[in-house]
Amino acid sequence: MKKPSLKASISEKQQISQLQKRISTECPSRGYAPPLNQKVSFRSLPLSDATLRGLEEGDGKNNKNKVAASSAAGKKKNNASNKKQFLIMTDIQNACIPHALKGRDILGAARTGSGKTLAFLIPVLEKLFRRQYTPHDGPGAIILSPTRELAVQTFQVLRSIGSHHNFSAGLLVGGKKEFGLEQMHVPKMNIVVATPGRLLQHLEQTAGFDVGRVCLLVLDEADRILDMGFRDQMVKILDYLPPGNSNDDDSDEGGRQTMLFSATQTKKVSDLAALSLYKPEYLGVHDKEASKTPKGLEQSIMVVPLEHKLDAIFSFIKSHLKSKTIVFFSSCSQVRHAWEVFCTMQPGVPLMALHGKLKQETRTKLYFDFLQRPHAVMFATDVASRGLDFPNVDWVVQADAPEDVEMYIHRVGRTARYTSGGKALLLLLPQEEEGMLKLLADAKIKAKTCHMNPKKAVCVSKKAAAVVAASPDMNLLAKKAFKSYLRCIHLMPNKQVFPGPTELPLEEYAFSLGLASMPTVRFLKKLKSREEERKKKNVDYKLEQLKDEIRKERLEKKLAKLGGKACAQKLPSKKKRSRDDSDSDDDSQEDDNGLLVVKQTHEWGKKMQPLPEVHLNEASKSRHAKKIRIDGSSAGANQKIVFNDDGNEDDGMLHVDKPTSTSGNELASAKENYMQRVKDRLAKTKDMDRKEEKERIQEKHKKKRLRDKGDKPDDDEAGDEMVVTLEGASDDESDSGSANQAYESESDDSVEDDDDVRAQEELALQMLGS
Ligand SMILES: Nc1ncnc2c1ncn2[C@@H]1O[C@H](COP(=O)(O)OP(=O)(O)OP(=O)(O)O)[C@@H](O)[C@H]1O
Repeated sequence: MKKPSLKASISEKQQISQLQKRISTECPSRGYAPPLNQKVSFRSLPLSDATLRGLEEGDGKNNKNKVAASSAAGKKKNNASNKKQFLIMTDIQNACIPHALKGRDILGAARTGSGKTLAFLIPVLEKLFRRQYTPHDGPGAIILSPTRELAVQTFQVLRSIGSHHNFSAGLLVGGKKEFGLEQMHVPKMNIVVATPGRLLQHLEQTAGFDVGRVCLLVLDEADRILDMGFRDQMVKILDYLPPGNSNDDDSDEGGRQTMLFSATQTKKVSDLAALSLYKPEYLGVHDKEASKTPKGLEQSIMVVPLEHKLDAIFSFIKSHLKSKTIVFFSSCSQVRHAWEVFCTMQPGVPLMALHGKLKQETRTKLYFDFLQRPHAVMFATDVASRGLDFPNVDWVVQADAPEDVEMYIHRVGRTARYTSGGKALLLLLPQEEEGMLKLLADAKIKAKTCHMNPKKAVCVSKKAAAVVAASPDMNLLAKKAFKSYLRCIHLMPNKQVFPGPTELPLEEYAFSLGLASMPTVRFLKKLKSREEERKKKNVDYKLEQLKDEIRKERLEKKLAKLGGKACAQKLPSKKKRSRDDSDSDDDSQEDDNGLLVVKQTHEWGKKMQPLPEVHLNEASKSRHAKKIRIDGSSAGANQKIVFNDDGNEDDGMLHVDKPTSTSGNELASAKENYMQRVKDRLAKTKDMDRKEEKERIQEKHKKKRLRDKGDKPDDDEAGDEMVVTLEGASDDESDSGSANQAYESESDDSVEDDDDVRAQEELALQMLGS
């Protein structure tokens, strides 16, 4: 680390005061977002000479020393990439850097491959330069990345463009053995590029690692860092850091500036509350664009049954030997299994496998190896889905469907970066097709559906079976791949899209992986028995209900035979209740296999076809007709239709049944009276019918809600138990591809105080609103 001469530091001071003046006069006012495609030069910004020189010399300079192995062709490519200069700003850089130089908190969002890394690295360098940080000042800026590979890459870019500055910078990622060595250097690092787990480890264990002077915190892939997997770590990290920004100016008293970047930026107040952002500038440069994915990206979807997935992937590889391809799977075991099996088939292109269970050195070596190669296929979990800037990737194949749209966007974003083009293929199970297409359509992601050319399709299951049979290790791996895939699909949060594991052709899938029989999956057994229990419970419940109804009906019939008003009054309400109950069941149990429910649903559905008004009257009529039959009275239909059946005071009926005079006139007038009363009653009952129908529907919905609530604990329990079971199995099986697993796990001892969170959210809301 060279020490600046006195002359140099004088000119540096002059430069700093000039830059500060320029920043205060030239930087835009709050809320300004420049138009897109402006082609503004970095030189037009108030940036230090050192940064400008770094940008003009370009990226890739330091990569050269780091590459462990490279082919001749790879070397050629690397040299070409060394010449890449940064002269003109991309849209996100043009929008963010001026606000960031002014010291404002930033929420930056732009498509994958649009240059977000420089949008935060340049302000980091500039801030520390203007504040004249030296290694003696310790950490001044912290940049957090969700994966080790992304942290490595960011560190490389920082080294390139910051090579003319005097700061020290360090990379802290998990999985490396030299923690002790890191501890010696950490206190002197001005810029720390880290994964959250490793940073926290140092904050907790490294004496002298004082972050009290950190004036800038950057969260790259912020939505990922703020999601559940990292939340506890982030809460603890933030406890160590100085408080957030509280000032409009970039002054020393301004507190910690915070910048968040992602292609799928979070705007959730609850996510942002803990960060204490101060009036953050939201700069979503592509928000108004039609597509959330890069312009040069061609997207396709192919529906493939689970048992033919490996065939489809191998066929794809065989017909794209001159391409650079990334194939995403859900879990490490699947990645390893596909890689091992396909390697034995020698497709004619280098195959690689990148996942969280590899040693960090191997991961880094693989990363750089793939970076260099002109043609290769890399099987990867989602450790490679975010942020990685592999040049010239032609294809991204998603062998397993992504968990959500965000994951889709990040995965396909590994190709078509900056101004280049690329292609993406998503394989969907027939069971996933409808839900996933809807999800993508809702997100305005356009992908064309395609089919495999049968002439090019290759079947690999026999070869896979031979490989698996030949080695106990491979057999174990195939079993793990099978189990981990089922676990992943079971844990997918969006049940509208992903089928339950029991809905899949499991035996066929096991064979396709090369297994002779389907492995036993503990959680699957539990799942099946749980499903059966639930079905049985439902059937038992329905049977009980039915028995109840029959008992009641018998009783009512007995009472009806006895005749009498009390009986007549009871019957309608009971009958009505029975009807209501079945209606309610119809409504809420569309998927239920219970015999009665299905039948009733069908009839009820038919009845609901006519217009509402007609239906209401018809329902009322049919109810009355039933009542007549049950009552068994010989009086005319009109007399019995309405009046008793609704449980109202039945004076009309009583009057007719007990005439006071038998003379003709009296009879005529009694008849007229009676008719009038009937008319009045009809009018009244119509209203009452409506009211009653309304109440009935309300009651029905209430019951449904109660039943749903009643079901929930079951579901939750199921989820919990699954988690417990899985955790229990984690020793030998847990290999989800989640980026989370790239880090040391943290003890889960931070209990969120609801009131605190609420207060913070309110505060954040106020700040965002002000
Ligand atoms: N101003 C620029 N001029 C030329 N190339 C640039 C410029 N800015 C960035 N690039 C190049 O664009 C590519 C993508 O940049 P970067 O990795 O920063 O994208 P990103 O937006 O962070 O992507 P992701 O969302 O996937 O993380 C890189 O190869 C980078 O070198």
